[in-house]
Amino acid sequence: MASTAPFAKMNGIGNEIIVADMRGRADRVTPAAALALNADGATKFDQIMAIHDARTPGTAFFIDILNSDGTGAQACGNGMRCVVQALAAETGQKAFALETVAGILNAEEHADGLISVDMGKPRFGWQDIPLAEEFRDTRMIELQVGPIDAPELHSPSAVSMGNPHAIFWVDRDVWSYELDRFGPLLENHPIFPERANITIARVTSPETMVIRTWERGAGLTKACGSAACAAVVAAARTRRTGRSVSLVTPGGGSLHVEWRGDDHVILTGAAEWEFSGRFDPSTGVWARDNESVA
Ligand SMILES: N[C@@H](CCC[C@H](N)C(=O)O)C(=O)O
Repeated sequence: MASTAPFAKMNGIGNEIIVADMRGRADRVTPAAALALNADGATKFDQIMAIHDARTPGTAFFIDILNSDGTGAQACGNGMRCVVQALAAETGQKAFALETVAGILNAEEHADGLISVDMGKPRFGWQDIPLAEEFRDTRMIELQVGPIDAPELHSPSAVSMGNPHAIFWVDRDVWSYELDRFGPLLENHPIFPERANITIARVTSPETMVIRTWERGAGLTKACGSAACAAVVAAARTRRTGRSVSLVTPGGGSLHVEWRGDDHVILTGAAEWEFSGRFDPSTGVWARDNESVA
């Protein structure tokens, strides 16, 4: 049995996150451990954010991201806020440069407790998202769900925020769509060779939007930060909104996204600590603090 590592169960406006402290050790959280933690109601999560020692000078830590199905992810905006809150509480420092497989992100905790993460620059090229076939204009790609002459959902925008996203624009209440049924089909559609996060978005004004997301590797979630960023960028690109938008997410929380003039996308929102414990990164066996790991 590997030695145990500390973790914190947290959430980013309802997005269920485990922040695992893997600093000072060479092993990784295994897919088997992720599946075991997700199978337990107390530690059920959408993403694990595993904090490792820095790999690159100028960065504080390397963050490995796992979805609840044990697969890796390149970006997780809500999880990054949880990481920043945990590190700020531990160190008193407010700003961090954190590396992921997708690159280096800067993040900071503000005086009001909200946390902003610079999610980097969006990418729109079909090979960057990636899509399986050439689309010269990814503001609207050919993809639909439902009858050919009366599709339920159609013509999504596609965006990479480091991870792949498709955003379907709807006029009705986002809760009136069977995203639990369409989500898995769309996530695994052959047009997305690396699968995709699937969002339905209803623009309610040039500064406001409501979204629901089926996350790649995690399913329906109460919030998805990178999807919020992808939705705002895609909405601004298609002239549905401006570049500074507040979003309501399924958990009832709100996020703010600004697509700055320098092309960087800034995600701002809250993060919340729930409880702490220790776990075995190879098996997922865990215990709360003050209990012993079996
Ligand atoms: N919840 C996240 C996104 C997590 C990654 C996603 N499921 C993927 O596989 O790309 C967020 O807040 O961004």
